[in-house]
Amino acid sequence: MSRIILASNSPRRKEILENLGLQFHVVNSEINEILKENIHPYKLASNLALQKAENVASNNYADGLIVAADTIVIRDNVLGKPQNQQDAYEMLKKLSGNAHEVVTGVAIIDCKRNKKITDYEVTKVYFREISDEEIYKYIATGEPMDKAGAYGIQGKASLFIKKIDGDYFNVVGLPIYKLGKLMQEHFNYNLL
Ligand SMILES: Cc1cn([C@H]2C[C@H](O)[C@@H](COP(=O)(O)OP(=O)(O)OP(=O)(O)O)O2)c(=O)[nH]c1=O
Repeated sequence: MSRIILASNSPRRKEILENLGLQFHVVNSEINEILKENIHPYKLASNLALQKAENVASNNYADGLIVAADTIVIRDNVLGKPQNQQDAYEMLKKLSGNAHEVVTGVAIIDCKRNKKITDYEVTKVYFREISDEEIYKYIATGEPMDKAGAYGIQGKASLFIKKIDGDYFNVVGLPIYKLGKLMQEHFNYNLL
């Protein structure tokens, strides 16, 4: 069986895969994430995931099956990770009282066969209205700073989220249902 390599620095993605009881390696991907505005955001997330997978694949993992992902938030425009606290404030202000989409692009590369697959998953997330006071308090926890859209559904931002429509794990950074399906259909690899 091929070796699974998670091309990611995200502790959340690692944890989601670990929940399956899988054996896998983690290798950091080093790409410069540029959120281009001139391509469709779904395509952008898939492209960024592919860049991460390709970056790790260039290390010559003979029989590696490389998995990478990229998560962005879409509310009018694309929201990545906040650059600073002011940026986080503006993102959370935009999300307050509104619905938005969380898109995670996924890429898988089978190094042996040089086969590459990309896909994405979309989850709709509904925020209640959040007061400025709550936004400042939330930013002060430090939770928003390493997360797309400046929030973590799995953390304190759970207090702001009324409901979601779609895969919860997709919001946290890895659409595990979609990944399992792609692995089975394209690489004959059963994650169970
Ligand atoms: C919306 C949302 C995002 N996130 C996280 C998932 C991703 O880790 C991060 C988006 O940044 P990404 O660039 O997708 O990932 P990353 O830089 O953390 O890790 P790597 O590129 O090495 O794989 O935001 C949450 O943890 N919870 C949430 O609710």
